Amino acid sequence: METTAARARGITKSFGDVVALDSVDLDIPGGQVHGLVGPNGAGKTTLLGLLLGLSIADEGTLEIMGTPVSRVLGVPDGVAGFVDGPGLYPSLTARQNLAALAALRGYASSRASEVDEALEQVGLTDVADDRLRGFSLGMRQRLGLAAALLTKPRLLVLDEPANGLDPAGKRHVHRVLSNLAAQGVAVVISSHRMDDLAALCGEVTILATGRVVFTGPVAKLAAESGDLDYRLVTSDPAAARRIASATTGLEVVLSAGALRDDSAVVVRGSVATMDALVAQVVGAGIAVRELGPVVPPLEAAFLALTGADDSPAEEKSEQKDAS
Ligand SMILES: Nc1ncnc2c1ncn2[C@@H]1O[C@H](COP(=O)(O)OP(=O)(O)OP(=O)(O)O)[C@@H](O)[C@H]1O
Repeated sequence: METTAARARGITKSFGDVVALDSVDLDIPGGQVHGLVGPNGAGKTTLLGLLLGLSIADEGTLEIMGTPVSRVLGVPDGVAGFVDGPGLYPSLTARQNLAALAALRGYASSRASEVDEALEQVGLTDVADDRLRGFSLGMRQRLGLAAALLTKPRLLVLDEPANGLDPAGKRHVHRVLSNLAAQGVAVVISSHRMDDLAALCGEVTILATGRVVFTGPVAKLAAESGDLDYRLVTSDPAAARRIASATTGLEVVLSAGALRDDSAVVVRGSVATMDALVAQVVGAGIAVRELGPVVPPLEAAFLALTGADDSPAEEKSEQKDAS
C-alpha cells in the first residue's frame, strides 16, 4: 500500500530578505525516487534541510510519515540523509566512521555485520579500512549514503548524491536507490541533471525562485516541453530543407550549431509535424538517416518552466517562402 512519506503545505522559508521557499506544496510518496531540480538558488537545499529537520519553516505545515514535524530542530523519526555533503571524520577509516556515527546517533546498529552490509551496499568493502582523508569526493558520497542506510530510513533525503561519482559509481548508487524504493522507502534526491533524474525518478518537482513550477510524473513533464527543435539528417539536406520550409506548422531553425553542420537541418514543431515531414521526405526519394530532438524533452521542459533558456541570440527562423 502506498503511503505518503512527506507532505508539505504552504511551506515558506526566508533568510532575511531572501525568500528561499514560497508557499511550497509537496507530496512525497513511499516506494519511489522523487527528484528535485531547479536552477542555482531555487531552494532545493533549503527544502531538503527542512525534511531532515536541519531548519524549521517560517510558515506552513510539514508532515513526515503522517506526523507533524515539531518546531524543534532534529532529524524526524525514520528520516536519514545529508545536504551539503555528508559529515564524516577524515582521520577515521570508512568502517570506523560508520561505527562512530552509529554510536553517536544512538541507534542499535553498531553491530559489525550491519556496518559491513552498508559498506557492501555502496561498494566500499575493499576500502573499508582505509582512512577517509584519502577518499575521493565520490567515495565520500558513497560513505555518506552508507551512513544513512545504517539507520534503515523510511525517507532518505540526499542532496546531489551523484556528485563526484564516475559513470560506474553513479550506476551503482542509482541501483542502490532504486532497490530501496522497491522496498517501499521514499527517496528524495536533488540534482542538476535532468538525464540522471529521468533515469531514476518516477516523479520530479521543479523549483524556481522558491516556488514549485511542476510536480508530478516524469512522463507528464515531457509533455510540458511544447514544440521542440529536431535535428534531421538526410541523404539530400538541401531538398529536405526545401520540403521542411514548405511544411505547414513547422519552422526551419537556423542556429549556430545547425549552420556549422550543413548535412543537417534543424526544424521546430510537434511530433505530428515531424511525422508528416518524414513521410514527405521519404516520399520524395530522400533517405532519413537521423531525426532526434536537439535538446532532450525533459531538459526542454525544465528550461521552459524555469525560464532558464539561454539559446543563442542569433538563432532565428527562416520564412516559409525562403526556398
Ligand atoms: N543560511 C542561509 N543564509 C542566507 N541565505 C540563504 C541561506 N541558505 C539559503 N539561502 C538563500 O536561499 C536561496 C535558496 O538557496 P538554496 O541553497 O536552497 O538553493 P539551491 O536550489 O539548493 O541552490 P544550488 O543549486 O545553488 O545549490 C538562495 O538565494 C540562497 O542564497
